Amino acid sequence: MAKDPVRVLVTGAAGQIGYALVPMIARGVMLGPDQPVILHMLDIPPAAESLNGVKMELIDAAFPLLKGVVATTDVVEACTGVNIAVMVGGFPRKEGMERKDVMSKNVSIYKGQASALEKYAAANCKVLVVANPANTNALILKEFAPSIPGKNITCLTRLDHNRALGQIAERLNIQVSDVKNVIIWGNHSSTQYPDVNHATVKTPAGEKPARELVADDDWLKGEFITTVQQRGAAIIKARKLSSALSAASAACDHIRDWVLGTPEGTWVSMGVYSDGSYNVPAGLIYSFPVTCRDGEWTIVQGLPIDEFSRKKMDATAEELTEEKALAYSCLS
Ligand SMILES: NC(=O)C1=CN([C@@H]2O[C@H](COP(=O)(O)OP(=O)(O)OC[C@H]3O[C@@H](n4cnc5c(N)ncnc54)[C@H](O)[C@@H]3O)[C@@H](O)[C@H]2O)C=CC1
Ligand SMILES: O=C([O-])CC(=O)C(=O)O
Repeated sequence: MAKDPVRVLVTGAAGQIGYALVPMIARGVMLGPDQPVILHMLDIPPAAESLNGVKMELIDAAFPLLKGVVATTDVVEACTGVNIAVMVGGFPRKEGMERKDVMSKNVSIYKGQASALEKYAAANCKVLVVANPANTNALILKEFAPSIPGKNITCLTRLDHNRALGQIAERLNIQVSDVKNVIIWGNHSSTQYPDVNHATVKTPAGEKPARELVADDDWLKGEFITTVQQRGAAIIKARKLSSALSAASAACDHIRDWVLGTPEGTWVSMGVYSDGSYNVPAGLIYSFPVTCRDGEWTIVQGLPIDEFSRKKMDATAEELTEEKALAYSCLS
């Protein structure tokens, strides 16, 4: 029997990530090849004409899974009945800026849209915040939408996770699909901690620790970490625009694994509210290793944390605590 369509909201849909993301959703990349979707696309009035152009192209692409398109500048219409909300709307940083430099413009958007989601989205709507500063926008959304279960509000660090997989694969000259279980801890910012201590690589002789195969601790503790931390800035420098296709792809990975589950033996990184696991201050939206099953994420427990990792995990938590205070000062 055909499945009922799932309503997926993309805010900022006329922007560059939106333009890469909506065709992926309509093709089944996010929710699977047998899951019909209805796309809800929100943008602001100055982008209305462009948003309508995206709608025209979606019609022209004749996607078999796409059962409807709502393109609107009305936040209530956009949020009504949505099962999944991918929050991309906001302003991207430009060369030379840190992601928190767009804080004052973006957090107020998230405060406002929290209420609309709370009132009009489907019960149990899953929310993914992509717009920067992603963790803090998600935190604000969570705090101003108290009736949405905290577990349903997440932010995107899967792009960083995928970047870390990509760097290991490039270094070892192997397929990225043979690398797994890197971790991004903390903030989607330059203080994030990409951790390979538990990552493994599939080899003809079985799974081996990535650290052992790379066999270069200086690189793993130095250039590897800074490359992943700074990758967003490197893309902006090269493209004069921030990452879009990789961000859209990572957003699909995040939702797909959350809804359909992570493969056995594999974890992924998601920005989720901290319950105090790994001594991360409770209540922050912090990136952890998670497994997903039956539409729920669970933080992977019990991983040994060495002193090097501890310091980096604490530093990024501290930045998130500061960002939270800054966000509230922007809102007042
Ligand atoms: N978490 C992550 O891994 C990543 C996050 N980002 C962030 O994603 C966001 C979007 O990036 P791009 O698509 O490149 O930017 P963009 O500027 O191309 O598109 C953003 C869109 O949001 C719209 N918008 C602004 N205010 C809005 C509101 N109140 N409601 C609905 N829409 C609104 C704009 O009109 C624009 O169409 C930025 O904040 C960027 O920094 C980008 C890459 C990766
Ligand atoms: O770096 C930026 O501003 C855009 C972004 O979040 C990323 O590419 O990771």
